[in-house]
Amino acid sequence: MTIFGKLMWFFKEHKKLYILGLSFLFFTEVSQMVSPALIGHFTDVIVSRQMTMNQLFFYAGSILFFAILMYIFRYMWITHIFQGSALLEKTLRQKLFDHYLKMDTTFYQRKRTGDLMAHATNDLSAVQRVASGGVLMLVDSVVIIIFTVISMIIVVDWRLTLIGVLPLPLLAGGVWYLSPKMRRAFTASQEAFSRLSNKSQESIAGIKAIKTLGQENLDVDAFNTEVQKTIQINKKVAFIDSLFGPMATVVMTISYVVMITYGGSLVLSDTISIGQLVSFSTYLGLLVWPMFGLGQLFNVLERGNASYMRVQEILSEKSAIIEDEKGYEIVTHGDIEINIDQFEYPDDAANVLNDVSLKISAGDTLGIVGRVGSGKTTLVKLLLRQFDDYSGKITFANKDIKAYKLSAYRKAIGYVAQENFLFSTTVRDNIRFADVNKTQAEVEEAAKMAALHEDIFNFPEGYDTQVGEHGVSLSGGQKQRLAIARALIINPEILILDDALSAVDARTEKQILRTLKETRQEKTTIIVAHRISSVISANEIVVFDKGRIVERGQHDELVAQQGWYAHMYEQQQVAITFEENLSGKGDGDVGTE
Ligand SMILES: Nc1ncnc2c1ncn2[C@@H]1O[C@H](COP(=O)(O)OP(=O)(O)OP(=O)(O)O)[C@@H](O)[C@H]1O
Repeated sequence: MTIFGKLMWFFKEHKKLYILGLSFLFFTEVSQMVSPALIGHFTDVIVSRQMTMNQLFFYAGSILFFAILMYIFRYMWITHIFQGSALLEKTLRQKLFDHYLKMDTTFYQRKRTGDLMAHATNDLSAVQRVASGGVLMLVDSVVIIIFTVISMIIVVDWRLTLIGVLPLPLLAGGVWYLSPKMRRAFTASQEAFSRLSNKSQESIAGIKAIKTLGQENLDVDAFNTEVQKTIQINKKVAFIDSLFGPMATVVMTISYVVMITYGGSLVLSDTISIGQLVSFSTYLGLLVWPMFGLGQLFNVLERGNASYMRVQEILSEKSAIIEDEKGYEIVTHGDIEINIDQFEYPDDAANVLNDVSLKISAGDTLGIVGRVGSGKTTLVKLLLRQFDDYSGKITFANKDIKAYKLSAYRKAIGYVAQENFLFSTTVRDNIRFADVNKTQAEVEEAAKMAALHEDIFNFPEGYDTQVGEHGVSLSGGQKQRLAIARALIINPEILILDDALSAVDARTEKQILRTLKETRQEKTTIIVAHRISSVISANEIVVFDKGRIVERGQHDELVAQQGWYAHMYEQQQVAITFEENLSGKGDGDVGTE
């Protein structure tokens, strides 16, 4: 199916706009056809040397009048087409953006950011060009050709017309030959652009690592290699692209040669007048743009088609997380029960979680500890519904978490990771990101709970300080506390801190944990940590090893078990005592409160 066929749903949706546009095109062409005929008559009258002043003004006035009329109609036709293409771009852009937001984590693991950006920029522009320039070139060219050829036959001579337009199929043949080459070159160019975007994106994101490891020169070399490859590929695109224009010129020149020789002989044999030959020449001139148009058209269509296919491919991908449209809208207060028999990541067949059974009563705090890579974060991801494909069941307030509407369920959770993304806006708006209606007092309250208020006070513009990519640099601990404030401000039913205190010092950690205990007595809190001090006062602590719970109980019970937990606790105590002796402070005490 051609790209126009693929976009038919859109043209049908906006048929009024296009019908109106086509009507303007019809009137444009009618007005355009009159002038060459008038010029022909005018020439004949001049040649006969019987021109009166009145006739002169009549011809000049009429030609001017039809030219103005044609410009008005053409303006209306073009604005309608461009309005349509802007609508198409908007529709596709919204669809793609909505789709990106709906997709699950594995989608973003599989796709490169540069590719996703290229779909949203280059590809959408190429499709938009089909609905603007493409439609314009096709309809305009075809209609002009039909109107011009008919006018040539009526006003001049059918034989001259037939011979004059005979070279034109040569153009179609040339375009047919070049188009597949153009498509292949353009696809390669898009891929090269994606690779270049990915390289730039990775270098910018990893600039600190590149600098600290002294790899600037190597990275510049790698970038230059990509640039060179992209230039080579784009040169090929430009080479094929530039063949289209001259080809149209050559074909038109052949038509003019035919017109001069055959048309001249018709004038000499008195079959047509000089005026008619002049009209014919003007009509032939009108065919130059449609020939160029058609030459360019295939090019635009090829690009548009390749881009549309790529966008459709992305849009057709289904998220592994399916929103239950009829799911529960309100998340109530209740216990969490986790019974996972088995879970493995979609792209990795090794089992990550096995036989994980847990019950967290409403208002309790669960601590999760364990070796690196033992499955702690994976369990959190299942709770957050980033993956739905596990055997077993997780319930919240006695309902399967998959039975809630995703948006409602996620609103009930405040999640803070070890590394958190800050948006390029003020501290205030970052804290109230989940609910922009929160007041300054509420923002401050959340910041105080996260032990961040004093830090913000010392920022250059307090809560108005810009953070994120274009703002001040926050320390790792400040970022973590800002993310904690962002989660606390919505007072979530479930708060999950996933190694979210790793960058704050022991005294601040203690302060935050105390506040959480005081303010979240009715709400559930899950703390994943490497530091035992973070989970010490939890109602239950579980120890993960190779995706299984290997120890569970309260702090004292676990210490008494003399297993991995007790061993870690001892080690961390020794480290803290050592640090205290070095600094002469007593902040690091991790004793139970
Ligand atoms: N998206 C993923 N796809 C495939 N495998 C993954 C993915 N995320 C994690 N894993 C693997 O799952 C296992 C458990 O990882 P997980 O992040 O849950 O560990 P963790 O206990 O939270 O570790 P850490 O303490 O380092 O945060 C690891 O072997 C990890 O390599």
